[in-house]
Amino acid sequence: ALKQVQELHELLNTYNYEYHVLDKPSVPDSEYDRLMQELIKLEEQFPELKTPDSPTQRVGGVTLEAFQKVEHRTPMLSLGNAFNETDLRDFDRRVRQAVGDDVQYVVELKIDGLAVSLRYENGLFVQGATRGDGTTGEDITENLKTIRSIPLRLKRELSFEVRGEAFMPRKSFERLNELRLEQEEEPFANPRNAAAGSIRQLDPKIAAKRNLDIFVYSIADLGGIGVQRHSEALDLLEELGFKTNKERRKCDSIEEVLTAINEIQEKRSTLTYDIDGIVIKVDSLAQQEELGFTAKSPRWAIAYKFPA
Ligand SMILES: COc1nc2nc(N)nc(N)c2nc1C
Repeated sequence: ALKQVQELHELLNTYNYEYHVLDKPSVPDSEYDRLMQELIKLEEQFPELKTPDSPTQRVGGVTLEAFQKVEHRTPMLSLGNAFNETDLRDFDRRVRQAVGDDVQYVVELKIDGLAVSLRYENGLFVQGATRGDGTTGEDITENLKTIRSIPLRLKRELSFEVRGEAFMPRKSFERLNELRLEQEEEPFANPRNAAAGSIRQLDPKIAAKRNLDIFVYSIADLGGIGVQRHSEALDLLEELGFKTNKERRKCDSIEEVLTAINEIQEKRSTLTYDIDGIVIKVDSLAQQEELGFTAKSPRWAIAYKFPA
């Protein structure tokens, strides 16, 4: 039975990954559901084979009284803002003054959701938290487990913290508000509020119905992992089964950053989720180290905010 359970984990995790991360399912939902039912039956027969990372454990049981507090091992920072080309050129000048002219940037979408932290121990997802005040957040592990694009177990037994933006796709937001209006409930003002309200539900069964998603954007403590560049860390996260945002670009100058920003603004209305800006980061981790942080933000990154 253990062998059957392990094979079912393997299959269900792969099919889940293809559907929710790659958006390219290789089997029909009916096949996925059949295998899930098989695993549920086996776990009922052999309870000792039911593990926290089992695909059957994504939607937790209990409704919480309140959220526990979580101290972030690495503070969750905020980003300095840029509102126009001059601010961006000033950022670039400060960076080059500190680390020299041989600088590459990574340009990423700033998803309009809420920042969360996912902690993994030996490859197992063990705890998830909101940003809170940057030092202390709320334990929303059970709700994050309901987000299908979050792997419950990694392909490698790594222990680290991953940061990302939880969000609600626009279509899900519109569907949810239709439902709420039908039930004479207050509709959410925007997908960001809907995501925040959903991820902080005390009942994971409600969170599970809200079709939340996530894009991960950094590994908090890169210590033991031998990558030299932020772009490599994102590639590693992809290899490990996480969902990263495909719209990222590498730029060799602020001119290329400005071009990338224009291209992204052009396609903004075609995205299936809301963004509220663009994040520009120095790609070299050694240069990030040299630049360091202000009291609350990295000197090696900036958020270009779209006019509201
Ligand atoms: C390095 O710190 C950050 N990086 C980020 N990257 C993206 N793409 N989006 C964010 N919202 C974000 N936020 C922070 C604090």
